[in-house]
Amino acid sequence: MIATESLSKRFPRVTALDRLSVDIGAGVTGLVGANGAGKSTLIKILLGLSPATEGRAEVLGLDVATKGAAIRERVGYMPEHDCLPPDVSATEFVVHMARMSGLPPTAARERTADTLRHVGLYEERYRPIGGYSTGMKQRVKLAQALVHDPQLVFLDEPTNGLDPVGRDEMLGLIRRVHTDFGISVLVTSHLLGELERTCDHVVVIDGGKLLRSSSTTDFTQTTTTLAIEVTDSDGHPDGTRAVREELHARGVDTHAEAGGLPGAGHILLLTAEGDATYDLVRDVVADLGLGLVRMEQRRHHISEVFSSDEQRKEAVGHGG
Ligand SMILES: Nc1ncnc2c1ncn2[C@@H]1O[C@H](COP(=O)(O)OP(=O)(O)OP(=O)(O)O)[C@@H](O)[C@H]1O
Repeated sequence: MIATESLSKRFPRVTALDRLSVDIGAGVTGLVGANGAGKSTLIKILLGLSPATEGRAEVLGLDVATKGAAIRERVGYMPEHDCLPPDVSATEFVVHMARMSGLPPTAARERTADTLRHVGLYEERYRPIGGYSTGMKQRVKLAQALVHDPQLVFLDEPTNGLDPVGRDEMLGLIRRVHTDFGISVLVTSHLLGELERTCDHVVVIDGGKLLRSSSTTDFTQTTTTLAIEVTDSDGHPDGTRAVREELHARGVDTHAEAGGLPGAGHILLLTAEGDATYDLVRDVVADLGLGLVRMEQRRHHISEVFSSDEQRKEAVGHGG
């Protein structure tokens, strides 16, 4: 769907993109980076709206340097900032955008009704946009990006300014843009956690450079940390402690899982060193006459990709 090769964009004082080479396939892809990482700059280059300083890029097989208009016919774009006229209704605005992208009047009206229904704005479609909440405005922006039935949409920080419920609704809508309409999505966010749930693939950029590009499942692959939880018994009223002491006596150290959740202290974490560790835990629990409630490998979170760098860590959770 998208391919860039050593793509750079230099402004007089800052290099926004630095020799970025990445391939993005069909599906829902997250583009993650702290504020200023170069996400919006990349989208503008991919739409043919801003020339690259160096390197090349293709979208749907079309060169961004020469085929910008053809790309914009096939690609929808939801910009980051508020760009909606307050005194027209969602219907008027989205019909206008549909007409701008070449749809005849009847088709424009029909597609507008369909997309406004999809984004959950059907009831309010004749009200002026000026009276809409932030979440409703974001959904109008999403509708205008979808109205001409593009093959691909670029969504720039679609969850910006939304409360947690609004974020979840928007992420659900984005997922359905792909599952219901078969439209591929490139969605940017500075919040790593939300892309973990929504995207098939995640591209991480920092300072205009590619940090990582892989499927979401690779990001969340298993770690070597083993979590175990055991029952108590009459002989061992604190089964967790008994297991901990017995494992220690056999040369394996554990620590209790920290966290405010009830029962978190009953989960022991240890480093697994192959099947031998599993066998040892099973034997210890059996020898003590306890029940094994769980024994599982922990998984990574996407946010751990950033955990080595304080500056990036700060970006997690900030508005952009
Ligand atoms: N027109 C411009 N002129 C000069 N510098 C620019 C211009 N556009 C972007 N930049 C700079 O390029 C860098 C990347 O900006 P960009 O907007 O692409 O980041 P971003 O990842 O989208 O972050 P945000 O979510 O905050 O917009 C920033 O340092 C920004 O200040």
